[in-house]
Formats: sequence, structure tokens, C-alpha cells
Amino acid sequence: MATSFSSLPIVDVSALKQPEPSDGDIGALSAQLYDVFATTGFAYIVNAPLSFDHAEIFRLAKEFFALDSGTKMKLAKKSFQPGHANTYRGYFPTQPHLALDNLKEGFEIGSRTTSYESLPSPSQDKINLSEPNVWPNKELFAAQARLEQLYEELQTFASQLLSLLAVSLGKAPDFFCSWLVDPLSTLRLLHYPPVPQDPKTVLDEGPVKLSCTPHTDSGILTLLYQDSTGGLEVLNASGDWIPAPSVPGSIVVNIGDLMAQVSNGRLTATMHRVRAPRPKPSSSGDAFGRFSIPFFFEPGEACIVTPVDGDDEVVIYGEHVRKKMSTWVEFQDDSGYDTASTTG
Ligand SMILES: O=C(O)CCC(=O)C(=O)O
Ligand SMILES: [Fe+2]
Repeated sequence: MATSFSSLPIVDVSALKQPEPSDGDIGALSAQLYDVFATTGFAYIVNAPLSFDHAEIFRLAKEFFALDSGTKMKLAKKSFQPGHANTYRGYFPTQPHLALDNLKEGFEIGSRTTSYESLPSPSQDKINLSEPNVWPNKELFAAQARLEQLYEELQTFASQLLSLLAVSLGKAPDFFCSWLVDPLSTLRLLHYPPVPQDPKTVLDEGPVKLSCTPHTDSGILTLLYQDSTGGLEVLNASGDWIPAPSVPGSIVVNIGDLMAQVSNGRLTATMHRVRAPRPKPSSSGDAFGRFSIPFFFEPGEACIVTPVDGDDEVVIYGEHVRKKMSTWVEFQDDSGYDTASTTG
């Protein structure tokens, strides 16, 4: 159950950088993670065992968003470009005509090692959750290999966190290992353009302007890199939105719906939102808004998910995700696109 926290806790996971962390370190870390994820559902993780620094990650994301819009639209999902075959991976543009409070463009990357089914034919109006990635032409975009590497390192790190959570729930470290087969995890590059705002909003007196509406994430865990723009806010149990500004070197980690569900609510999936970034004075030379990079750690599409303890209620992960998808802005277009049916 979320509590009335007033800031997000910081958890140092440097023990995971050791080749063989001691049982004592594992026990202490899993207890600490349980404590923060049961009360806040969110934490800043520092000293994660990754080979990337934040500067490189944001450079890679900015390299993508700096491509011209024609190049990005060549990678657009079928819901935005009906002639395209990619339905789930790829680019989504901002949709100011549909969602002024969800103003963002994004690029979504899935696993490179998943044993993919073939793409559906372009005429098929069904989402294929297990389709291959699409990439810009290598002459235009040099960041593909590093982004694939980032995906793999985040998948490995998230799996380590999941194993610690299994221990914290009284299970063996490999309790969730069936979840890691053909994972649907998504690395999403996000750009929120600046939004001109009423002076009252700027003074925090007017209505709050959002670029990402309140929601919980659907998967196991989300690992988020955010730039220094700020805007992420997390809802506490008293109904207050608590700012989660950038903490240098940290990854914001939060519990998704699936993890909350299987732990019978012991771990909490906390609501969060993002305030619209304000335009900066043109003299600052940086008018590009907010960049963030969430990694949504998810089981495989066919994974049969059962609660950790107690009754035998079962969720097939692919079905869980399709249900949730109908609320996502990047799938809310006016094309009559079918998010609810399975791939054929
Ligand atoms: O950009 C952010 O900080 C948050 C993004 C987010 O919550 C999401 O994409 O689910
Ligand atoms: Fe989220």
C-alpha cells in the first residue's frame, strides 16, 4: 500500500557489481527493495551494474529525435502509416489533435533475441506484440548497436532486481525465471516537446499542464532514465503529487501492475504523471523539452502468470497487455485499429 511519502527513496545497488555478491548483501538489498516498493512503489536506484553513463544514453536518444520527420515517419507504426507492416515496434509521432495532455513522440525497441513470428501482412489490423524491430538506415543513424546493447543490459539488470524481489517475497531467486523467455520488454525513447504555458500555471496557481496523464505501468518493473528537465510526479496515499526530479546518475525504478497483482498487492504500482516542459528562453540554446528513456520490463507474450501465494488465478501476459493497451495514447488513433484481438 502506498504511504504518504514526501520524496522517493534512494537505493544503492553497488553490491550487484561484485561477481558474487554475498548472501548477506543479497538479503540486505532484497529487504531494502521490498521496503521501498511496498511503501512508495518507486525508488531512485544508484550504482547500477551497467556499462552506459547517462550522457551517452541521452546522446543516443537525441540522435534519433534529431532525424527529420520524414525519416522518422518511415518507421511509424501501422496505426499512423497504414501501409506499414510494423504494428507494435517503431515510431509514434506527437498527436496534438487527439491528446494535448499527452504530447510526446517516441521510438520503441523490443528484444533482438526473441524468436519472432513473421510480420502480419500490412492488411491485417491486428497488433503483433512479438514483431521484429525497425531501424533507420545505418547511414543516417549510427546508434542502433548501442541501443541494442542498452536493451540487453537493462533486461539483465531488471532480471537481477526481479530475483531480489522473489527473495523478498519468500521465494527462491529463480522463482520468476519462466517470465524471462522471449520477453516483451520495451525500450522506449521519449521526447516531450515544450508547451507554452499560461503565466498562472508557471506560478503554480493555474491548472496543471501535463504531457503524460496519470497512469500506472502495466508490466513487472519500469527502469527510467530522465534528463534534468524535471516534470515527473508520483502520487502518494494522501493524494499529493510528489515531484521526482532528476537525481544525477540514478535510474528511477517502479513497480508495474503485473508485479502488484502477483504479489497480492504487497508491492505497489503507484500512479505517476509528467508535467509539460516549459519553453526555455531562446538564449539558453536548448528549446527541446524533456527527454526520458523508460525500459518496460515484461514477461513473454505466452507467459502464464500466477500469483506468488494463494489462489490459482491465471493471467496470460499477452492478454493483460492488450487490455491495458486500449488506454495508451500511441494506440488511440482514429483508424479503428484493433488493439483487443490477438495476432493471427
Ligand atoms: O517520461 C517520464 O518520466 C515517464 C514516462 C512514463 O511514465 C511512461 O512512459 O510510462
Ligand atoms: Fe509510466
